[in-house]
Amino acid sequence: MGQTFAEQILGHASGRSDVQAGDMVVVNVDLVMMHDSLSPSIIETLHNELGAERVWDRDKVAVVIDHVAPAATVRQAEQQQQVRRWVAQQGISHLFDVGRGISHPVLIEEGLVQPGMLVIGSDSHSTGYGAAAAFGSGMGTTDIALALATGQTWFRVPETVRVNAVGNFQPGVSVKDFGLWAARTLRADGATYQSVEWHGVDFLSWRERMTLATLSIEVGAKAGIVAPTGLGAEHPVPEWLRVEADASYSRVVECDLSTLEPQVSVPHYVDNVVDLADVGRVAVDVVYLGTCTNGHYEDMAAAASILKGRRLAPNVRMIVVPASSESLHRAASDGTLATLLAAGATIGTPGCGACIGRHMGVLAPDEVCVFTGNRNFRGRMGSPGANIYLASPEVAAATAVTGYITHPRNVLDSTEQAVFA
Ligand SMILES: CC(C)[C@H](C(=O)O)[C@@H](O)C(=O)O
Ligand code: SF4
Repeated sequence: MGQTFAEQILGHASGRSDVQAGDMVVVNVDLVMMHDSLSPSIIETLHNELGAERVWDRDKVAVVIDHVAPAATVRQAEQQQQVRRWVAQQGISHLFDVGRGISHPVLIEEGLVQPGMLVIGSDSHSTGYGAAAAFGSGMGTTDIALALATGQTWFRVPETVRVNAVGNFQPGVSVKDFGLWAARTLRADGATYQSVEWHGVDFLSWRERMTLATLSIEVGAKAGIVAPTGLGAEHPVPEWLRVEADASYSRVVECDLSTLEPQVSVPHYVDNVVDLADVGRVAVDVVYLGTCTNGHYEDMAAAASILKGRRLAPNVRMIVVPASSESLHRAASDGTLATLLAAGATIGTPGCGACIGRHMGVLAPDEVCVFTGNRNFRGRMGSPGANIYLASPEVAAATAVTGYITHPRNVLDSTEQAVFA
């Protein structure tokens, strides 16, 4: 019988070629990611509870300071200082410090994550490594510490939900709308402890694929793997990783991208998704473009294509936090950043920004935010009284121009305001 991507990758990592969903496997991990938010407790567990002196392989550990970067409090600054000292003491090869960006895109940019790898991270959005066709999974402090000590972890091989796309997007509609459509269709528990396989998006860059891979955890998935076709020479696909026609899936859903309308996730649950046309007139205070889901170069460029020659509506703040320094650099080099700044947006240090409400743009009670991220839970970005709507970068930019949640088409079709084009 054919295997899913999850079965192939966990089979490869366990040295058994024949694994099927439901099997228990002990696997060798290719990379362990840890970030500033959980590193202090992971280090403590590794040394004081497990009694390990050193990490098992200093070349297979990546430490990223991304969640509150730069530090916003003295306590965070001290913790980050301790993490840096620990990295030096352990001789760990890969430290990505303040400003380099969010761990998920950064480790792919650095070439550390490649198709077919098994990567675990101290972060639920570690499913994002599936953008490069790796099995990425988030784990808690103890599991990460155990993997650091031994280089191994264990899984029950997950079943797989297959999401197929056919066709291509209409103008103003993009991969975020597809991802939100999947959350709407599968619901928040629709893939609990399963792997989601995404097919039919070969025309997307790996950064665009990360939108789907990171949203996979929002339907409960253990991993979210985008089919590796079309990844390009930087991401060679091992010959054993392939789409097997007779693989067995727990569910298959299909989306016709050519008829997809912009999707919006309304407060306070990610799977509370409606067509933009059904949102009504929602006035917005803050437009926030960033995160591992939609803070990449492509996302800034998509927003810039709508903001070009236009200005933010009065009383709207637009905060852009690039997902990585590489995305920021590209946006700075080709005029994307200049367009965003000319429109009135401001730019933050690459990293997680206000995504978890710790710094760089937290929301006040009653504020309404259109957010390109992946979670709109009550209190996620600051005050529990704020309302967060998840949408694409295109919808975010169109909203920034009009001041209320807007279909990108309505701004693109109008010459109003586009006087400096
Ligand atoms: C802080 C971190 C552990 C958390 C996660 O696990 O995902 C964060 O990245 C998030 O997006 O909520
Ligand atoms: S950008 Fe947001 S969702 Fe992504 S890892 Fe950071 S806090 Fe988590």
